[in-house]
Amino acid sequence: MSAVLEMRQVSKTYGSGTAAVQALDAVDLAVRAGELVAVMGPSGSGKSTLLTIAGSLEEPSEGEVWIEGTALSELSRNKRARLRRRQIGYVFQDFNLLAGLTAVENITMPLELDGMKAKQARREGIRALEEVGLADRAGSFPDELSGGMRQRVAIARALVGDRRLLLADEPTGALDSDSGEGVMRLIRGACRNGAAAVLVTHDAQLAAWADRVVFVRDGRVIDAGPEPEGPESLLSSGRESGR
Ligand SMILES: Nc1ncnc2c1ncn2[C@@H]1O[C@H](COP(=O)(O)OP(=O)(O)OP(=O)(O)O)[C@@H](O)[C@H]1O
Repeated sequence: MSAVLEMRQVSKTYGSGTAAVQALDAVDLAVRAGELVAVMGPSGSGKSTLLTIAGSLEEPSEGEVWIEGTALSELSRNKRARLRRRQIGYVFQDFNLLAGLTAVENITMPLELDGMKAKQARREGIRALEEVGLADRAGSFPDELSGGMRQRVAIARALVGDRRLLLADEPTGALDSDSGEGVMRLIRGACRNGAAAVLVTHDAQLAAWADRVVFVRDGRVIDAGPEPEGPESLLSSGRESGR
């Protein structure tokens, strides 16, 4: 299976009986290495649900999700948590940086949780900050950084350790358009380095950065855009050495 993310016949129902809400209805989606897919649709159509299920933050009611060929339903809770930490990077609108930790500590915490030695984690953290142009702010706390900088730290955290799948939910929501463009450039750069990315957005200008736009309505994918060409064309732009 060449897709980094594959969702097949994924449905999600919240609640039960008369209160049941079907947030997703038999969604199929595959995203390959190097590909950036934008997900658009009206409010309440299921975009965020799709993203949280893709990221194994929630379980589908039906259907299956594979990350790099591994079926999530076959993993224990612990193995799923490890896969989340190692393979998936999340960038959400509200940054989710921990206020009591510096920029670099925010980035290294998941690595250390995963057993990496503090020194190596710091090296990786600084490298991730270099990639987003913030190495000189490694020791700053979130409230000492601008909104755009905080979002760049969140992206560095999402990319550290060579994550394979990047999931972004309105990642530029609170930013001015220059900072927003910068964030998109970073996400695009991650794809050039071989990551697969899914971006939920209401903004057609941001969606224009994507290789493919998937439209969701009432929990269904109504237009998945043209399938990309063979994997060779995607991989030819693939992972640069040394990353
Ligand atoms: N935890 C939950 N419990 C109950 N219903 C939920 C839950 N999460 C989402 N829903 C419902 O599922 C549907 C899809 O929600 P979702 O947040 O995925 O839509 P969305 O397209 O991301 O919306 P928006 O663009 O407004 O963020 C909505 O009807 C929502 O009210």
